[in-house]
Amino acid sequence: MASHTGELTTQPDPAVRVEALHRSFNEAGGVLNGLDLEIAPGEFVALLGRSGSGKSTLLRALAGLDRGVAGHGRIEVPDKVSVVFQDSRLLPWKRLLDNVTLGLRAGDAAERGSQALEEVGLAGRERAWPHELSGGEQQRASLARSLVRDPELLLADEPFGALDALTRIRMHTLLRKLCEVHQPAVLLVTHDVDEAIVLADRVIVLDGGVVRHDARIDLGTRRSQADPAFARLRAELLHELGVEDDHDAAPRRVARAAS
Ligand SMILES: Nc1ncnc2c1ncn2[C@@H]1O[C@H](COP(=O)(O)OP(=O)(O)OP(=O)(O)O)[C@@H](O)[C@H]1O
Repeated sequence: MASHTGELTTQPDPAVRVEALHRSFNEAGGVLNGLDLEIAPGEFVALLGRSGSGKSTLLRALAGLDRGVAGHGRIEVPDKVSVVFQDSRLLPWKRLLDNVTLGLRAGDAAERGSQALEEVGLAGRERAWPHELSGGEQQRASLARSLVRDPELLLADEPFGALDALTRIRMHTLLRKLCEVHQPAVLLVTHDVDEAIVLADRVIVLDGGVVRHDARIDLGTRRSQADPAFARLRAELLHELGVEDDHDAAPRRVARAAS
């Protein structure tokens, strides 16, 4: 386990441990204000919060991508961490297989890269250029690039935010399948409450620079938005985010008009 406070420790459990984390970008105040968080190995956690609440700041801190940002606190993450962003960040001058295996030094890198492409439904596209892929295909390639490293922790910052609704649903199915196979701990930043409920084992809400709400999702594997428990959880989370749920307002109006 690597510690971004400078030390290296060996601690198999939990996968992520954050203690009293502070981060600030200016004198005006902190973005993260003493945040504590643990994520178990293989646990899928969705991170919600209002715009500007510090979700990406937390994710970047866990990824070790915030050197130079003022702050203190303790972060422990596994050695193998992969990050997926909203844009695929494929290098346009490299073919798909070279993008997926970039930086992999193993002798069987090409074989593993092809296998990862197959897993995300891009079998046979090894020699394609990134610009030849659709947005959804590029995000699948980006998932293949992270999974080929067999991460113990997958950090995803709105990975499906730029995709159309149908492609998002397909990507949800794919990500769930990949997580079942590879079992990384996952921290998924999303604005989409339904996406959080569909995918995660647990949802946390960031507010005021700390975890303000922490809810386990016990809806089984087949999650339907039609399930009343799904709707209750959605309303609870939207309330935490300061938004009232009018999801079934229209049917209620119809029912009242008919009575
Ligand atoms: N590099 C930076 N320099 C200065 N301020 C920053 C920087 N990165 C983030 N901030 C500020 O920190 C706060 C939290 O930003 P962050 O991107 O973590 O929020 P977020 O919850 O991910 O927001 P969103 O949901 O809108 O993406 C914001 O007020 C933002 O302006």
